[in-house]
Amino acid sequence: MQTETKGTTAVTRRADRLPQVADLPRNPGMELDMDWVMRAQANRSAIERRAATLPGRRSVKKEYQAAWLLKAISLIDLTTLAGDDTPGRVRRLCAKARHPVRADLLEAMGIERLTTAAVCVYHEMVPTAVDALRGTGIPVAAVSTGFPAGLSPYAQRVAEIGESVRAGAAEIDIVISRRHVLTGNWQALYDEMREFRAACGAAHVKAILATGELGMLRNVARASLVCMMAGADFIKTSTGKETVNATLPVSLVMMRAIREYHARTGARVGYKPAGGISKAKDALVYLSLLKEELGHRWMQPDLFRFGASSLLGDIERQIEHHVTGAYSAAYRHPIA
Ligand SMILES: O=C[C@H](O)COP(=O)(O)O
Repeated sequence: MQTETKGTTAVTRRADRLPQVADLPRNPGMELDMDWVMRAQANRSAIERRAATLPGRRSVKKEYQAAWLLKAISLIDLTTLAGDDTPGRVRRLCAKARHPVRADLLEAMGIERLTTAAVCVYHEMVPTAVDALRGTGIPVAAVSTGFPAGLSPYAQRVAEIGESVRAGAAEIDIVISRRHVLTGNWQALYDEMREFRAACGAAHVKAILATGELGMLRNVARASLVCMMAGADFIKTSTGKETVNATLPVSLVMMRAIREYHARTGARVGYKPAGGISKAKDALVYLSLLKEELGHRWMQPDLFRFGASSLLGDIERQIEHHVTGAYSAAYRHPIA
């Protein structure tokens, strides 16, 4: 007998019709507004106090958690970014992106189709991923511009974007030059981002700020604004290679910058926390924060992604627990 875990229909049954990045109108950007940039502040203690309220409270009712976890899967950029990546590993990753949850679990929850939002790889692995995902509608994202440090020759960084787009990447995750932020050279950051965006052509561009290397939350707020002004379609916390990657305080600052940018320009920019997010319960906390700060519209793959290499495994374990374990009885939804 087929059953449904509470809330799954509304959240994920339409997974194949969820808005994708390709549907998102490009962020046109704007002139660099230095007054706006310099006004951006972030009160660390207030931000940290607010962020600290999240993990302690139950952000999602237990009966809806399975649905939220399925939602989280539909928002993952399933990632492998390791020096020992091989075509075989990338093909296995793509197979997982196509079928992220065991068929019997999906069936038990009444879900027809579920995939991750995208697969994220290094340039060399783009053709393999494109081939493995052909016909699925799952886009390939390539990390670019001398990932992760962003310190290779400038012309080479720009050229790398074009190479990845030609190889079939529909999304490009660029890394910014941290030194432009650390030296307050906002014009240089704006110009760099503008050129990276132009090199992406029709591909959507995510700007990785590497927030763990930016020193102050105020720098995170300012760098977020400058990248959005220069046309970033997404802003992303980290490469996953910094000592400190995605955190809740940084996420709060970046989400509020996105909200402010939307209020002022009407353009919706996406948000991608990345690096070190590996537990299902962390994913729920991030989604709650997203809903509270940016609202339901942002809880779709065209405006939110988790950059994660190992989150999916834990989510799958939790879903299995929900479907086959004690919780299913609590829903009074017998599992056949
Ligand atoms: O962009 C994605 C990150 O590199 C993934 O980081 P992670 O391996 O810590 O999940």
